[in-house]
Amino acid sequence: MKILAPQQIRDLDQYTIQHEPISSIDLMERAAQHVASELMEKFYNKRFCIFVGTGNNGGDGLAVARVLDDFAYTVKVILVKTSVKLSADASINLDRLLKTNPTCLSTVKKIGEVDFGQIKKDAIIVDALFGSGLSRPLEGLYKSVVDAINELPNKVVSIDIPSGLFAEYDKNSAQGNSIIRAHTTLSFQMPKLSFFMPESGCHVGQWHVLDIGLARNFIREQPCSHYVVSKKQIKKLRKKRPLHSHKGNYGHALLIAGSYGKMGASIIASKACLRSGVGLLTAHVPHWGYGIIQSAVPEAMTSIDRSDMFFTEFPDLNTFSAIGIGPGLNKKRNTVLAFETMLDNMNSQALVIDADGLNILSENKHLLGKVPENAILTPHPKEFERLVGVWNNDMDKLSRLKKFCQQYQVFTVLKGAYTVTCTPNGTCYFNTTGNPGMATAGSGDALTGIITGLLAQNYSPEEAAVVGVYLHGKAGDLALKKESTESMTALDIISCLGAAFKKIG
Ligand SMILES: NC(=O)C1=CN([C@@H]2O[C@H](COP(=O)(O)OP(=O)(O)OC[C@H]3O[C@@H](n4cnc5c(N)ncnc54)[C@H](O)[C@@H]3O)[C@@H](O)[C@H]2O)[C@@H](O)CC1
Ligand SMILES: [K+]
Repeated sequence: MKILAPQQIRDLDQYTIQHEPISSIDLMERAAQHVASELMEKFYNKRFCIFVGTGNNGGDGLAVARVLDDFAYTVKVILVKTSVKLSADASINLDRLLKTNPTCLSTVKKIGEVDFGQIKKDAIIVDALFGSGLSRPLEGLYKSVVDAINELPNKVVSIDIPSGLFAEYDKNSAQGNSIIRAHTTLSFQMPKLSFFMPESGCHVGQWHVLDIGLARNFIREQPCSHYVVSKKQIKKLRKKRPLHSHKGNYGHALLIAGSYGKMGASIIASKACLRSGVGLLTAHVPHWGYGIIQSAVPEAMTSIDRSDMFFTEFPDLNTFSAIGIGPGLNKKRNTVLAFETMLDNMNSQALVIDADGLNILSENKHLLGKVPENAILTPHPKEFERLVGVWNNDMDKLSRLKKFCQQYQVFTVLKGAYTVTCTPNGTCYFNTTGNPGMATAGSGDALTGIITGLLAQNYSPEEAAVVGVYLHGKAGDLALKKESTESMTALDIISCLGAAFKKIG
C-alpha cells in the first residue's frame, strides 16, 4: 500500500470528487459513515464525546456525531472555535446536526469554557480537531484543549490523524508540541508517514485504515517512495515449490557467525536459515565451536576456521548462492582482515551483513566501498547511527537511510517497531508484523538467517529483505500466542516460522 504525501492526498480527494464524481459533502458523509460504523463496532453501546475543529476534520466529527445519534448513542459534541469560520462542509454538517439534536453541541472559545470534569470516565473521546490540513504546531486554545484531553483517563480515537501531528514533517519533533495521544487512529485510505516513526508514531496508538473509496487509478499512478508491506504482496512474492524439486533447487547458504562465547549466534542464525527453506547450509565457525554447532544444528554442514576462537578465513565462496555474515563475530584484527578479503573475493553471491559485520564497517568506513552492490545490511538503530552519524529527528534518520542506500547501492533493513527496508534507489517498505516481545537476544540473528535462506533460494535482494522481515515479524506474532512479550526468545520465533509461512498462504 502506498503512503502518499499530504499534497498528493489533497489532490487525491479533489480527483475523486471530480472524476467519480461525488460532491465533497457526500464524500465527507461516506467517510463519516465508515468512522461511525467502526466506532459502533469497537465501542458498542458506549457514550461518545467528540471534539471538533473548524476544518473538514471537524466536519467529519460533526457528521459522525449525527450518525451515532441516529443510532441512539449518547453523544456530546464540543466545537472548539477561535475566530475562524467553519469550512463549507463543516458548516453544512453543523446545521444537519443541530436539526437532529440541537442540545448535544457546546461551543468553546476559551479554555475555561470546557468542563473536562463533566466528561464521564467511560466516554470515548473522538478527536476531530485537525486532520491532514494542520499547517503549524498547535497553540493557544487548541494547545490547551489537546493538553487537557491528554490528561484524561478516557480512550481517545482520532479521526484520520491525531490532532497536532503532521503527516510527514520534522516539525513533529519540535520540543513542547502538543499532539493528541490516541488509543486508536482511524485513518482515511492509507496510513500517514509519521505513523511509522518512533517519535511521532507514539501518538497514533493502534491505527486502522478505512477505505473510503478514493480513486484507485489516481493512487496507482502517483509516484511514491514509501510503502506499507501487505500480506497480499508477500503472498505474491512467496515462491511455490514444484512437486519434482530437490534440495539442490533451494540453494546453498553460507553463514559466518559465532565466536568464543557467542556460538549461540551461529546456532540461532543457522536454525532460522534452515526453517526458511534453504536447500543446504554450511555454518562457518571457529575450531572451538565445531562440536557445538554439529550437535545443536545437525542439519548444517560445517566449515571450520583454523582459529580456535574467531573468524579469520573463509571457504571457497563459489560453492554458495548466498552468504550471511556478522552475528556474534567479534571485531578482532584478523577477523577484520578476513572480512575485507572476503569482500574482495565476492563474485555474484548475494550477501547479508549484520551485527559485528556492520560494526566492522562503521569502524573501517573505507570498507563500505567494497560492499558489493545489492548487499543487504540489517542494522538496529544504534548500528545504523554508527554508520551514518547522529540524526536530528526521525525524518532526518529516514533521509540519511535513503542517502546511504543510494550512495553505496545497497539495501538496508533498519530494525524497529516498523522495520523499514530501503532499496538502492531510496524506496522504503515499512513492515507492520512483529511485536515488542521480539526485542530479545538473538532475534536479529534469526532475521539474518531467514534473509540469507531466502536469498539462497533465489529471492531477489528486495524480495528476500521484504519477505524475510515480514515472516520474522509474523513468526513473532504467532509466538506471542504461546508466550508473553517478556518470555519470548529467539528460538520461539524460529519455531513459529512454519506457521508464519502457512499464514501467508
Ligand atoms: N477533502 C476531502 O475530500 C475529505 C477530507 N476529509 C477530512 O478533511 C481533513 C482535512 O481537512 P482540512 O484540509 O479542512 O484540514 P483540517 O480539518 O485539518 O483543518 C485545517 C484548518 O485549520 C487551520 N489550521 C491549520 N493548522 C492550524 C493550527 N495549528 N491552529 C489553528 N488552525 C490551524 C487551517 O488553516 C485550516 O483552516 C482530513 O484530515 C479528513 O479528516 C474527509 O472528510 C474525507 C474527504
Ligand atoms: K484528528
